[in-house]
Amino acid sequence: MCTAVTYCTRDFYFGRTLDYDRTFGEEVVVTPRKYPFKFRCMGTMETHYAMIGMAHIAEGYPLYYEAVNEKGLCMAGLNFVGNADYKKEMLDRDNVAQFEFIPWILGQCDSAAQASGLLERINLTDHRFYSELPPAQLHWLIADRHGAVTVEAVKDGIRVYDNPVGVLTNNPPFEEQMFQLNNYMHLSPKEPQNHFSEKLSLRAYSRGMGALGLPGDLSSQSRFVRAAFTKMNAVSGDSEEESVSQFFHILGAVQNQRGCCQTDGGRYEITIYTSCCNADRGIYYYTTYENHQITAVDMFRENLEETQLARYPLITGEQIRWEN
Ligand SMILES: C[C@H](CCC(=O)NCCS(=O)(=O)O)[C@H]1CC[C@H]2[C@@H]3[C@H](O)C[C@@H]4C[C@H](O)CC[C@]4(C)[C@H]3C[C@H](O)[C@]12C
Repeated sequence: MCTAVTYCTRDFYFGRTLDYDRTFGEEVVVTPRKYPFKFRCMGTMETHYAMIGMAHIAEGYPLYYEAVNEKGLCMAGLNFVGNADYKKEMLDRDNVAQFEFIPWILGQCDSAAQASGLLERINLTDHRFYSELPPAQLHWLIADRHGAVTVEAVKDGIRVYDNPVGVLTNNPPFEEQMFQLNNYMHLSPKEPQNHFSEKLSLRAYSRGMGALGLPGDLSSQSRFVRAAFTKMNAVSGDSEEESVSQFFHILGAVQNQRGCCQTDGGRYEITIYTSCCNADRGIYYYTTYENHQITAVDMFRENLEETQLARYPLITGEQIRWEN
């Protein structure tokens, strides 16, 4: 399970939880403007916008899970197993392999609106990065401070949905996830009133009862509703520290604790990492399952006119500050 959210205070923030039962060996990667992105069908992008995000590097190529570019455009891929459908190459289309999608969009678009334009002629192909690496079955959240869209490549073709809530999880398809919010429109951060019956003297005996019924389990649909409720009602100051702190609290609502979600072979799905990008300042913050201290990498501290990737291995051990 994974959850991606957007959050806007003075700056625009974007991030995700990456929930899985194993890692692919990811690290924080800055791709500078002159790193040559070689596409399977679209030639080589010799210069492009710089980007920072989480990626697995294979044969020197950054396979991004999520990233933000220097213009503040953000994009994340989340599991969409059983629904994602990639095609063979098509004539008159921009044929982009699933693993090239993030560089393709972030390399050349400065806004979600511009990305939507490119999506009109895209075909996501089923090329493998190498033969033992099948394409990840994903759908994507693309966002900037003005709005967000969800992109789903399904049997019928590419679907692009306006995403007014700025949240994405996994299955079912996005339209169904959104529809489910109708079932929760009575939830509120305020104390509830008795609408049940005037003949009964019901009372709110605890704080937080306005959101009674908010689903608490780890299923994708439940995390969607919980992340949406938390994000839409989140209040924070607008300084960098207050915003980043609040962002991690929003994603704190959908963390996966080891032991609560068992997968095949007796393994457990956990929140391997949680990320938060300040899209305006090109800063990538993260925590890991065992490292609650926020670690940061600033894209603009790198030489972005370079051709080489800058790589930052994750700091994964718990950092405890002793007070005595
Ligand atoms: C497993 C990750 C998604 C996590 C997620 O959504 N979990 C939900 C679990 S569930 O369905 O709800 O059960 C996805 C997100 C990005 C994916 C990676 C990126 O797409 C980059 C490459 C793409 C290659 O084709 C496959 C390896 C890979 C390195 C992918 C491995 C894996 O599929 C990742 C890491």
